Amino acid sequence: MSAINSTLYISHPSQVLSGAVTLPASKSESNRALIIEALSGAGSQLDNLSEANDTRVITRLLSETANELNAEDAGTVMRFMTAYLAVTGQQKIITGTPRMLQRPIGVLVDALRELGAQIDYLGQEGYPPLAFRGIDRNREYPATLKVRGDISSQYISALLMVAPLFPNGLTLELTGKIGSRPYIQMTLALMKHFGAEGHFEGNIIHVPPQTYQPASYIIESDWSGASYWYSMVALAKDATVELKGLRRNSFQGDSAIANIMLNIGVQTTYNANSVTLTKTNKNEVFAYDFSDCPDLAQTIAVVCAAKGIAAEMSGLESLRIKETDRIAALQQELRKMGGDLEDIGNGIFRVKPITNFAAGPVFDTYEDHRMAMAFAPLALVSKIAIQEPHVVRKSYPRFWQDLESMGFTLEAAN
Ligand SMILES: O=C(O)C1=C[C@@H](OP(=O)(O)O)[C@@H](O)[C@H](O)C1
Ligand SMILES: C=C(OP(=O)(O)O)C(=O)O
Repeated sequence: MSAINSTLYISHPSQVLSGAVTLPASKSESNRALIIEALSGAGSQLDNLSEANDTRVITRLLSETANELNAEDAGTVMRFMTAYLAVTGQQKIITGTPRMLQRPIGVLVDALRELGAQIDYLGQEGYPPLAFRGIDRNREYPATLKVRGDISSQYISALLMVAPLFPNGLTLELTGKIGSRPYIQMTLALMKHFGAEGHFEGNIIHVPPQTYQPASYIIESDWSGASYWYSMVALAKDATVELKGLRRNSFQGDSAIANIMLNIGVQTTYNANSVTLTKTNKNEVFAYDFSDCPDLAQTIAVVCAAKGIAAEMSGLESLRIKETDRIAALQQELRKMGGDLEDIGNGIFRVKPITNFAAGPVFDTYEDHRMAMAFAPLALVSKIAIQEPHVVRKSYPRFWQDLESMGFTLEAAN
């Protein structure tokens, strides 16, 4: 199986899962390690870099000689490269897919301009594509830079990684609600690993001037990718699945999936360098704030609908500006099976449980890897189809092969 622009029909004859999966490495960790390595100017030993397209793209762009760089649909690449190009004083253009040109970047550009970078918008103000025209290194910059924390943490991570290079370092004051906080902490943890320490207290982050030191680092497997396996275990008749390369003390906020899934009927056992998932009892209701782990929201919405759990989900504000408007996409696709994500006000959504599965649903994926992977586990409940299955390449290119190895039947049709 593998055809671009196809429909993938998926079923699982026994509905029993047993075996081990080697997950892809985290693209978030990989892309930070690669930017820090490039800023350090010295070769670090990075092991288990992700095969995700987002990591392939940043690897390519960091050594690209052409004037125009294409970040494709990778948010981290667009945001991290923007800070990198600005601070290294390069004269380049960065662009992306049509969707990327709708994902805001003004908060980051404003901050970099205050730091002396000359950046022009080539299209709509506040959005890519961007043109970099160098940096005024002698410019005095504010002792404290105010940065909104409620749109994307990637702006903050991007600024933090370049912060040690400034003569006085950087102090960021985060304003508004801080979303995706564990990703900021991951950035600081990796910076520290490579010899540059920052301090995060309340809403203030201070990074003194420092020099990155080369170091070796083994990228952890991707907990966001693990979440789909948790869903599959929750929906299977019986299951024992080992996920390799995951750590109990992870830098990834999406490791919260282990606790969340206790509500949905999945038990996690931590081994030396893997976790084993087995089935346990589920709760009938639960509520969770996804502000720290927005990438898990689709996984949870779909599995709860399928398991008849009326979960209350909050902290989903950032979902509308990701690879697609994920709220609208979830509502549209859940309705195909008699489910829904109901807006009950104040940013809270309730999953409407599915009572009778509509037969043979065909799910659209909106150029969003997480739509494909969040709905795929439903193949354990009924035969389903996923449109444009190649979207998984953004973070988990071997996803469909891994499903096949776990007994799923996949048939591609054009
Ligand atoms: O820094 C990162 O690696 C990421 C941060 C999050 O984005 P936001 O900060 O925009 O929520 C997350 O959704 C994305 O997949 C990866
Ligand atoms: C939102 C995501 O990625 P990014 O913002 O880096 O494109 C994601 O992987 O779910």
